[in-house]
Amino acid sequence: MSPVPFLELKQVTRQYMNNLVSGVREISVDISQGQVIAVVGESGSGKSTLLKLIYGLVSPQSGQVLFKGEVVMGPEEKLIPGHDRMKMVTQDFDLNTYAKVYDNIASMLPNTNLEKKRNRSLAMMELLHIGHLADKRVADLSGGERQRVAIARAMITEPEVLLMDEPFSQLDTLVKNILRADIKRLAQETGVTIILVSHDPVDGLMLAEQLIILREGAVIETGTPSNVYNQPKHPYTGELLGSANVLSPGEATAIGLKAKGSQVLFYPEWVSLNAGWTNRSALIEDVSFKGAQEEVRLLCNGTSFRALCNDPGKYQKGMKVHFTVRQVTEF
Ligand SMILES: Nc1ncnc2c1ncn2[C@@H]1O[C@H](COP(=O)(O)OP(=O)(O)OP(=O)(O)O)[C@@H](O)[C@H]1O
Repeated sequence: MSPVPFLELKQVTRQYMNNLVSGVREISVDISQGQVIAVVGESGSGKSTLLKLIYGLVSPQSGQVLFKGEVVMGPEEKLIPGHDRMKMVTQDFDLNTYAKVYDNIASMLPNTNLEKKRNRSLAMMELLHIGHLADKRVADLSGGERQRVAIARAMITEPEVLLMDEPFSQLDTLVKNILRADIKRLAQETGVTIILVSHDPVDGLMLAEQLIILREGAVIETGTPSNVYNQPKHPYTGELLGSANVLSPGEATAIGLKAKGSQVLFYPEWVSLNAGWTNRSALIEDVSFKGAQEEVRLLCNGTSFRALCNDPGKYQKGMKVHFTVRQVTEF
């Protein structure tokens, strides 16, 4: 007999109106224990709905969500909606803003053993680097600090699954990078399964062991970040994750690529400029500075595409360059 999957969605549909692009439809995915899973998709693709279905805040109209083989109960079947072995951190954090950080976290534990309650609360604050904020009121914290308090408050009850809705949406890049690393460490140190949703694909690529790509309420693909990125099964995935060039067969042929399928995809970093012998040349239409790299927009026989260049300053608008495309994916 095969083992029972940790978390399983079987053909789950939840639509809010008789409108095909609201909610999610026929979602089937398996989630393994102890992993970080990122659900990535544009605004309105159904990410929050998917989290709510897993947690039991909304019920599927058809299909099933199974946690360790048992159906997750919906809000109609539970006095306090939400699965007992899961916790969800939403974008509004759900904190008592006038209480101290320590009290927000410790209040989640019973008073049966006060010493244990104190020790566990302090340890959890240390794990999330907020020990020094224990006596501050939540109202006086920054967005990043509040996010950490919300995670600590959820984690103190030792859930098996931590669901996070856009955990980085209100943070600047520096704070975001530190919190990303901390979330990864949290999963490794505690063994909790983390499912987070983000509209920023970089979060998923950097953090997750499994990516789930949602589009218009449907899962279009899932897999490890490197597999999904390097061998996308859908052109949309390449556009979402890496601003891929997606060309029609005619456009591909115009720049010297062989096209057998109906679409040809290649990432800007798969294009090499002036490297090795090639008879293909293109006109540089524009150059955008990106820090360590520059994005170069090229035009060849009427087809426009983008390349990444690792030597900022080397190319200027109006120059002609030779190019090669190292790799393509066809659909
Ligand atoms: N309670 C609701 N009633 C009606 N429509 C809803 C409801 N909740 C979500 N929707 C619709 O379902 C679709 C998916 O919404 P959802 O919030 O799950 O997407 P999302 O990917 O999380 O979006 P965002 O990134 O903007 O938060 C949207 O078109 C949304 O308007």
